Amino acid sequence: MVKETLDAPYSHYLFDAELSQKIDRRTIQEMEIDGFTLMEIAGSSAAKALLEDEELTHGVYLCGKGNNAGDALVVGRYLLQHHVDATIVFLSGSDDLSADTQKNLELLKKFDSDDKLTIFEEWGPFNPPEEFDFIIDGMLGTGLTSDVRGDYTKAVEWANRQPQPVFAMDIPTGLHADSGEIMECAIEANTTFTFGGRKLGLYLKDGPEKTGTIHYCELPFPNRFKEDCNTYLLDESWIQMTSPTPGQHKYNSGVLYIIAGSEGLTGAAIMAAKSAWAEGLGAVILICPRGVLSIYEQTLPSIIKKPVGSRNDFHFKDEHSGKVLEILSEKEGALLLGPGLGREQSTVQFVKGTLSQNNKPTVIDADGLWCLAQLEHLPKVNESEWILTPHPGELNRLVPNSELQKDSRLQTVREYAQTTGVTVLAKGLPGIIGTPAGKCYLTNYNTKYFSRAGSGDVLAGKVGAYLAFGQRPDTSCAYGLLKGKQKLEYYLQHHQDLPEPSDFI
Ligand SMILES: NC(=O)C1=CN([C@@H]2O[C@H](COP(=O)(O)OP(=O)(O)OC[C@H]3O[C@@H](n4cnc5c(N)ncnc54)[C@H](OP(=O)(O)O)[C@@H]3O)[C@@H](O)[C@H]2O)[C@@H](O)CC1
Ligand SMILES: Nc1ncnc2c1ncn2[C@@H]1O[C@H](COP(=O)(O)OP(=O)(O)O)[C@@H](O)[C@H]1O
Ligand SMILES: [K+]
Repeated sequence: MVKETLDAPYSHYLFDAELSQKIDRRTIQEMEIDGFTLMEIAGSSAAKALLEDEELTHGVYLCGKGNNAGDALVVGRYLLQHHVDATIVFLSGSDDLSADTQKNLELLKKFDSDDKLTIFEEWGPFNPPEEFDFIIDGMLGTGLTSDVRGDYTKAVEWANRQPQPVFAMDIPTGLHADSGEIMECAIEANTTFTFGGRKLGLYLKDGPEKTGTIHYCELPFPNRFKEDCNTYLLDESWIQMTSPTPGQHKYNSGVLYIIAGSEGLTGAAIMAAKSAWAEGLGAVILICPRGVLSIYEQTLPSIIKKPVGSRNDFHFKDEHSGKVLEILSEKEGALLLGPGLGREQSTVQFVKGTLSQNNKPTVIDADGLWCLAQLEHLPKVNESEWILTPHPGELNRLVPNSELQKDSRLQTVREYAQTTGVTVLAKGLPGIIGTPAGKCYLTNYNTKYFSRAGSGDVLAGKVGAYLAFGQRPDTSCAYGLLKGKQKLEYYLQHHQDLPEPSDFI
């Protein structure tokens, strides 16, 4: 299998407001492409997409006073040329518009030769046209700095009550471009046209529920200005998942060791082992306490089992470390540790003892993470590559610094991965991969389908499998997530009911 790197295309870079504004500014100053031209390209590409997809006759344009309104006015001008009438409301009047927006208002008026344009200077007197078929949200974009206030709130609430589709310029008004937080209230868009770079807030927290379909419109920003970006959107449009090629022998076709399971929790080990095996590995070797071996003998015929301890051992204990390390040293490969290990004190010591002498690329999940959280330091051999796969509760337990926890999950993941030198796959909505180099990758689909117990074990098995094939930690995480997404989509296409975790194997 070829080792892949996670190099996102520029279309999948995620910008916060500051970076967006910085790139705008540099393009204007250093490239001498003025703001008016950028606005023209932004608005005209949104208008072109609207004209291609929709039959439109009359739009209501809700406009603030900044450049976001300018984008809306450019759309209005192009649509006017295609006989689409416009009713425009300026929520802060039109006396104090930004320079480029002002210029676009004058231009729009000049294009209106047959009185198809109606303008309201404030919300109070606004009277919606008897018939209109869409709303354009040009109230607030990356310039939103505080809770939505005054008439903007009324306009947002009105728009959200209308049955007509709402098309948002850059970001739905009220959604914070950095955090995806709703600032008091927010537009519920059917489509969001995002300009020059996708805004982070579209994909975080409340973002996915407010944006509708996201349409990225390119602006002439030089690629080198985008290099400060360190957050990217993961999707299959740019990640080619290479299929494994069978090796000469089972032990050079990828070997994954799994340390998992204890009495009452053998299901987690079974799910993880089956999931890893389904990826086509040469061998999956499940190391288990001897007391639970008989369960695996019956359920996992394709998996090699290596029991440790006595028949009376139903969970891993401190004294099992030596034997386990001996087994791990037999073959090259990767390790998955954690699903269903249980939380006995002796298991915590076992985890510490085993990991502190293990050099294999390793995925640590579930109870393995619980054990790590009991220890003062990560028992990690310096050069070894680790992936931790915490859900939000496990992430909070792992990050003892309460200041960090209060920050956004994205920031927590980034800082934790950077300071500890491990790759983090933080589960939740969105799923976030954080790398030791400080890069983060966000999922772009509804991860709620994976919330039933067991899908975490399936995911850990897949990530472990790709690590065992020799992929880099970040790529292994991306493949594991997207493999689950592929399985989910297939399931939803062929069934009416909700999938079970085993459907993702
Ligand atoms: N060349 C470029 O830069 C390009 C930019 N482009 C576009 O410009 C957008 C950014 O434009 P922008 O910076 O003018 O900010 P924008 O979002 O229109 O709003 C700022 C105004 O809102 C006000 N305001 C703030 N918070 C508020 C609140 N809570 N409630 C009410 N009002 C509030 C604030 O008023 P203030 O509080 O300062 O008096 C200020 O006047 C960007 O998203 C993209 O669409 C594209 O055309 C590509 C080229
Ligand atoms: N393919 C996937 N893509 C995105 N997220 C996933 C995927 N598979 C699992 N998840 C995430 O993993 C979570 C389940 O893991 P977890 O909470 O540890 O449960 P368990 O270990 O009981 O299965 C889901 O809520 C979801 O956030
Ligand atoms: K907007």
